[in-house]
Amino acid sequence: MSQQTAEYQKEAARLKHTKEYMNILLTESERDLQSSQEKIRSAMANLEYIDSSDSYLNILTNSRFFEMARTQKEALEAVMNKPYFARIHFQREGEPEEFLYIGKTSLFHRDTHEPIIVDWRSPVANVYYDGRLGDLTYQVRDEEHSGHLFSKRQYKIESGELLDYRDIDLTTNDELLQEALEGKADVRLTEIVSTIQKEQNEIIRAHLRQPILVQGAAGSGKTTIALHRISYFLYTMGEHFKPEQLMILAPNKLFIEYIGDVLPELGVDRICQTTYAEYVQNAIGIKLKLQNPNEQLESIVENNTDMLPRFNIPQIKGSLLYRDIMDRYTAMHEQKLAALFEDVFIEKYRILRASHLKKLFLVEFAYMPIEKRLERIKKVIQTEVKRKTAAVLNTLNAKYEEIIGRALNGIRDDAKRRRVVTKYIDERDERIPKIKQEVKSTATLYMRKFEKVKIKIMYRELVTNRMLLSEAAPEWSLEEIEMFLSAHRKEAWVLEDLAALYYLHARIKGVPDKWKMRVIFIDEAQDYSLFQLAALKAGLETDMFTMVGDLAQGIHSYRSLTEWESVLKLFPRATYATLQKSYRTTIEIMNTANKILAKMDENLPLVEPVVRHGKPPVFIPCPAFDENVIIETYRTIRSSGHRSIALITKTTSEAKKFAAALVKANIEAELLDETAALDQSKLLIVPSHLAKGLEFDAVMIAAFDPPFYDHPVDRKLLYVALTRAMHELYLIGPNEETFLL
Ligand SMILES: Nc1ncnc2c1ncn2[C@@H]1O[C@H](COP(=O)(O)OP(=O)(O)OP(=O)(O)O)[C@@H](O)[C@H]1O
Repeated sequence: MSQQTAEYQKEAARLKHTKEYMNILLTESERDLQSSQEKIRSAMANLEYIDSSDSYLNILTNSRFFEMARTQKEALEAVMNKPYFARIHFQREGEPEEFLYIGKTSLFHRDTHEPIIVDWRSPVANVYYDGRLGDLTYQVRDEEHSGHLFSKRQYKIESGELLDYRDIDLTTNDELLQEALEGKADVRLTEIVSTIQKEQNEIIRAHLRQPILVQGAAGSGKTTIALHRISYFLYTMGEHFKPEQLMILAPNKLFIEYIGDVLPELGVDRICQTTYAEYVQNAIGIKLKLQNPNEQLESIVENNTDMLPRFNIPQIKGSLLYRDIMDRYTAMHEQKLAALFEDVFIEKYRILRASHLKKLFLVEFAYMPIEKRLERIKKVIQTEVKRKTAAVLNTLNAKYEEIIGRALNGIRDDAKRRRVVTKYIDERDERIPKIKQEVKSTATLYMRKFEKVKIKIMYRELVTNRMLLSEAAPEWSLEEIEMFLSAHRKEAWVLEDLAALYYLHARIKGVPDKWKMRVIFIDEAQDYSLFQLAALKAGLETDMFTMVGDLAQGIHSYRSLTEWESVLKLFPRATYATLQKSYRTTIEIMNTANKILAKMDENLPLVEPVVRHGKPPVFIPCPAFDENVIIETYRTIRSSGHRSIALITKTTSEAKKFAAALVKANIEAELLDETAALDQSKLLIVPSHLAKGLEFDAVMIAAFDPPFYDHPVDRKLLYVALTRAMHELYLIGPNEETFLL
């Protein structure tokens, strides 16, 4: 766009005007920040005087101002360099035409209340993502509004300067997207607010109070969308949910680091970002030394066998049958406790019947976790004791009054009368204070026999005790029970135990408030077992889950999901959506990856790459591992200007071996493990299972012995590896069959 045109000048002026206004606000918020800080300081100084309530109030009010000013300042600073990225020329029905500028946060003119920038998450901005030009409708709080969209325009603004703008329709939309995809070269995920596609937008904005499950091809933007949905969620539902109540579950720490920068850029902070294992251990307050969950995968991969035993313990532990077993075990525990209820007495007066308490425990309070029910029952007893104590004491006092009175009047003999009366008085004076003392601890003493359990011990008992196990798992044969017991003879904890531990904890103790997240986002959902999801849903008592995944990348299928139907059954309210387009890879790379996809048993449709061509994948023959071949390829890639470059291996042991050899040859290489930092100046070496979710400009896949075998796990590992590349792909191995081609 020529910078001389009148239209360009107009846009440049508009940007200048926006920035000037933002600067005024920025100066103001800086001033507010300073003044509230000073006020807090002086109020603090006054705190020592006797009546400080005014000072407290002062501090409170000013800290609120301080927070507001700070939020405003930070928001302004964050978008100063790029206040908006698009504009719509729009007319709401019955209203004048307007030009709305869309950016990452909104900005209104304080006096006129005119929008200067409209937030990308606002209802009207949906028109930008969703609407073709012309007449259209859009939703505002479930109400349909109509309007007319005249044009959409996108801006290229860098460091606060307008570089270019472009009016968009369907064809230019593709161009813009392509530019965005070509330009990207970072090892980290970035926000894509300006190029979100229609089908992605639908998922980001889908019913926020309902679960959604997305099957999306590799590179279709699942992770990106999940993060944008979080941002949209907080924007739209921020009144009802605090960020702390939202949780995103990622497959590993490396991945959390990978997504780490995007959330703040999307205006989201303080949300809980964690892994399933870490979350569960925090929520139930148990630290476990877990066996590396990838060990089993590695052994399948290295031994060229994906023959799973018929009685496959990891799979069983992830099934809803295992949940049923935990339910039965909980019920056994519940019955054991129920049998302990006895009548409650104050001295010899019965104030509560065992049957009543038992009914509270088993029926009325059944909706609560078991130990919470016991706490409530203790309260019931306390209340009842309090209520009945006076009555008991009154009855006793009256009784003594009566017998003493009878003695006084009825016994003629002076000495005898005195003796009897004194005896009754003494008895009363001893008995009544004793009761008063006793009632203070009636409830506590009564509850003493209902011991609190330790979940870890309780679970361990189940998996090692033949009798308990037979009772809780009647569907297992004797042989199966023995297999299960023998697998647990040695105390070792695996990822698959966590769902059961969490579930038991939830049913017996309840999830503590701090860990009771209300909205859950799960990436790589295909790596979860059904029980993992069911346990979370039960423990958190919510179904507000956003789950995104890809069955074609389900490399943990020996212990996790292989289809989505069961998940949809578990979440009956869920919307199901699919994403078929890949935004990451070039057509050439995707064509190769699609060949592997076509071999899979899942019958997933082939992935459609967005129209972006690149260099075809290169096969480099190499009979056995030779660092020189890798180094040479690496140097060629580097010299062509690519920034993030990875060497992906089939197994961890190979990754280690290659890394050692390359480092020895003075190559700046880094072996990625779960805790590594992604440094794109180095050659990143990563085993395929860990590469899941990540992406790189260029990828070399090296495999020698073992090659990738034509069986389910290997096909998926290879598919994952192939789909990590954005621009270039190199296959290094003895022959093409090594890569199933
Ligand atoms: N609408 C879009 N505009 C620009 N870039 C996009 C868009 N959608 C996705 N991308 C880019 O495509 C790449 C893949 O996205 P993402 O990692 O979210 O996909 P994914 O479905 O989670 O992939 P995988 O299943 O392989 O983990 C990222 O670089 C992302 O920035």
